[in-house]
Amino acid sequence: MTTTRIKFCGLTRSEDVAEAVALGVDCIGFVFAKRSPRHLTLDVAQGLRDAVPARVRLVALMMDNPAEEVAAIVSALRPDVLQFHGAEDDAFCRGFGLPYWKAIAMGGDPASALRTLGRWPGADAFLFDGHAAGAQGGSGERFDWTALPATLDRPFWLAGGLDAGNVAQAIAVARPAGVDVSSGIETAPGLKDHARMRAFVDAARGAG
Ligand SMILES: O=C(O)c1ccccc1N[C@@H]1O[C@H](COP(=O)(O)O)[C@@H](O)[C@H]1O
Repeated sequence: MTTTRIKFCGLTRSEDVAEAVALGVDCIGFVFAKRSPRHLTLDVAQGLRDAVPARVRLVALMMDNPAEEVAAIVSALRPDVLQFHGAEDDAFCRGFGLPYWKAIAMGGDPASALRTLGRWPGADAFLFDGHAAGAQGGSGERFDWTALPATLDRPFWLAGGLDAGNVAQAIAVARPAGVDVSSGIETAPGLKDHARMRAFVDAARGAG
């Protein structure tokens, strides 16, 4: 059985990073999207970064950030992966010497969203999220998981409205390489709830 990887995104507090690490999640995401309530300054992110061990991949989430800002974050924070949620093209995403994941907004018209995947030949993986194109992620919106293709030439992450109550079904339907959650493990944007974090990990691990 393949184990589905788990990413917790939008962490803003050291106690939440410590709990995510203790739970053994595979990836932790820091948000640098300017308009997000989970947005971190580089100073705060650097403080949190020290608590992330090498076995946990640190993902830096961008949304149309200028190239010089992405470069400064890469240089100071040393993330393992960049995750792009805006209108960034393949050349931009490749430009920082790191693997990248491209987020695809599946909330409006999933079929036309899937037709765009060829625009990012350099992406290591795709991240299918539940919001509509042009809208901000981290909004807890689900999409129709059955709209995803049975096979894809790259791994993909499933995101958007996941929580402990639906993640097992999501894994069973979509068979993603990993699941990514933010609001489903929170009490308020950026404030993670440790019981919800544990319940999510238990449910995802129980599913495979
Ligand atoms: O988390 C945010 O605030 C955010 C802002 C801008 C783009 C993406 C964002 N989050 C990503 O969206 C997924 C799904 O979130 P949710 O579980 O539906 O709340 C999240 O895992 C982040 O990768």
